[in-house]
Formats: sequence, C-alpha cells, structure tokens
Amino acid sequence: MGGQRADHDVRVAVVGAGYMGGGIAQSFAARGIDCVVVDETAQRSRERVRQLHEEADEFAADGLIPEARADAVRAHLRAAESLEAALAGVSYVAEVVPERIEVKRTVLERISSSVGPEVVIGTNTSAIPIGELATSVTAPERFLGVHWMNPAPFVPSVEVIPGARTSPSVVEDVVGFLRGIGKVPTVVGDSPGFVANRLQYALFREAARLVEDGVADPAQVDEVVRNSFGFRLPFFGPFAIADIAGLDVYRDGFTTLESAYGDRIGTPRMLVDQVERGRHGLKTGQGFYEFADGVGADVARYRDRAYAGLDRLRAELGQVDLVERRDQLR
Ligand SMILES: NC(=O)C1=CN([C@@H]2O[C@H](COP(=O)(O)OP(=O)(O)OC[C@H]3O[C@@H](n4cnc5c(N)ncnc54)[C@H](O)[C@@H]3O)[C@@H](O)[C@H]2O)C=CC1
Ligand SMILES: O=C(O)[C@@H](O)C(=O)[C@H](O)[C@@H](O)CO
Repeated sequence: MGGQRADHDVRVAVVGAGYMGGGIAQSFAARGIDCVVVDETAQRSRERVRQLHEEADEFAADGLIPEARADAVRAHLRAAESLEAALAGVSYVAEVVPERIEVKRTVLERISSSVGPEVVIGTNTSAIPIGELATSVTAPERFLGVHWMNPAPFVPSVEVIPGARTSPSVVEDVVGFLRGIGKVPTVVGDSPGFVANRLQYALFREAARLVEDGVADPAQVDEVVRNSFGFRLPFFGPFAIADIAGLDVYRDGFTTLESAYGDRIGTPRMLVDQVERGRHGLKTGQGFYEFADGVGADVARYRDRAYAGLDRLRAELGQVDLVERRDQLR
C-alpha cells in the first residue's frame, strides 16, 4: 500500500456510502483505484454509486476536477450486493458508518471476521478513540483511525490515528497511500476528537456560548470568524498565529479571559513557560517555532501576499446565499 503515487494494486472497500463514504470512494476511484461501496441494502449501494458517478461528472463540468478523473470515477467505482461481496479481494477497508459506537463495533466485527489479517481496516470515526474500537477488530495491528474531512474530495487533511496495537508499518503504508492520492495525512495521537474535532468542537462550544450569552447571533459570530482569525487559518495554524502576534501579548490577553471565564479559557502552562524564557515568538526569533535569522520579513511578505490573494478569491467567488440576512454578511 505504500509509495508516493496512487498505488493501483490496492483495492478498496468503503462500508457506509453516505456523505463521507461517498466522497472517500470518489477520491480513491478518481485516482484510478478500484473501489467498491456497500451500504445497508444492495439497492441503496447501487443508488449511491449512480449518484456518485453523476456528481463526479458535475465536478468536471464545473471545472473542479479534470474530466479524466470523472471518467476514472465511472470506471473504478462500483456497488457491491453485500458486505461479504464487497470485501472479496480487497486490501484496504474504510469503515464509514454512523458515529454510534455500537453500530461501528458491529460493523467492524463483521468486517474483520470476513477478511484476512493482512487486510488494513481504517475507521473514519470523528471522535471515538481508536482504542475503544480496536477491541472489536481481530488482528488489531491492521486497524487504525483514518479520519477524512468533509467534503472528502476537496479538503486535503486526513488524520491518521494509530491505536496502541497498530503496526508501525501499517501506519507508514496508509500514509504513503493517502499521499499517493494527493491527500495530506498527519499522524496524530489517540484521544477523543483527535486534533481536528477537539479544536473544532471547542470553537463551536464557545461560539454557542456567545449566542447563549447574547453577545452575538449566529450570523454575527460567523461573520467575525470568517473575516478575522478564520481568514488566517488557510495559511497559519494556531501556534504560528500566536508566534506572529507575540506570545507575551497572548499571555496578557489570557489574564483577562481567565479572570472572566476561569479554567474554560485558562492560560496554558506552555504559553507561560515560553514567555518566562523570553521566547515571545517571531519578534524574539523563538517561540513555538525556531525562526531562522531574517525570516521575519519573509513571513510578513508571504502573509501579506496570502491574505491579499485570499481577498481576491473571495471577491471572485462572492458569498454563498446562506441566509435571508445576506446583505448584512460581508
Ligand atoms: N459528516 C461529516 O462532516 C463527517 C463525518 N465523519 C464521520 O464519518 C462517519 C459517517 O458519517 P456521514 O457519512 O456523515 O454519515 P451518513 O449518515 O451520511 O452515512 C452513513 C452511511 O452508513 C450507512 N450505514 C448504516 N449502517 C450500516 C451498516 N450496518 N452497513 C453499511 N452501511 C451502513 C447509512 O445507510 C449511511 O449511508 C461517521 O463516523 C462520522 O462521524 C467524519 C468526517 C466528517
Ligand atoms: O469537519 C470535519 O470534516 C470533520 O472533522 C468531522 O469529523 C465532522 O465535521 C464531524 O465533526 C461532524 O460529524
């Protein structure tokens, strides 16, 4: 399964052909990897494949993917009549059934008892620890989390989460396989919500609190997020953003937030440590990152080009008509 190019020897089964399973299956098939999908009934599996073929054609018609990739989806994506039929001859299985532990356990038990121990099984769980699912899988060395983002064909990241018993060679193979189809796999630790959803849900929780507290309504929260720190996120993550802003400034901001909200927005120990060691980020040359000499000007130039480019892209695309209050959203 390894390598940096699409590995055409890998045959994939996607179990659960809903929103995510469909997009994951398209992503494999578009790169010429044979992929069979199976859902709860044969009729639903067939119907989903028909929809996924049509959708890939629409992506190509809209210029989102080359036509050859849409043709590949038609050529390499098919439906199976049963789970057992789907699993025959595959080397990788993506479990993409609903986010309910008992459903995932039942499906994982069925999958792992139907395939040999060499077949790799990846769960697309959003938040359930891999250790909690691994107990339902025979030969847990071949089991791991492979968490795609929505919509799967277009968002680059895939979190790869080894469980305590996952074989390092399986992790390496899955990472190579995902890179080969153009994804950005990041291996992270096993903890509820992993990286993406722990952060995403923490943000959502505080967004909901803002609305509950009457500070802003949902559209106002979204408007501020999209046009403020959300505008930076395609280019810089939270640690780089903090380093660029100044860690001493962050520490001072936390003093106010912590006194208002307590532990919910408490000052991180690792931030205080950095500041106490004189590591204030880009301005002192060291923070969470070690900046090379003179890199500050490069970062500023890149940042400004990136933001100006993003501003142009947004002007070109316009704002989707989400709500009646469109006129109030910039
Ligand atoms: N919706 C999202 O944004 C994301 C979801 N995920 C995760 O992906 C998984 C699936 O989520 P969605 O695709 O959004 O849900 P969905 O509801 O669109 O799809 C789930 C599919 O599984 C099928 N299914 C149910 N029981 C089954 C069984 N026993 N055998 C075969 N198929 C079965 C359903 O009929 C349905 O088509 C969940 O674990 C979710 O947390 C991960 C990343 C993003
Ligand atoms: O944002 C994503 O694409 C994900 O990381 C998810 O897992 C889902 O959005 C999930 O939180 C909703 O079920």
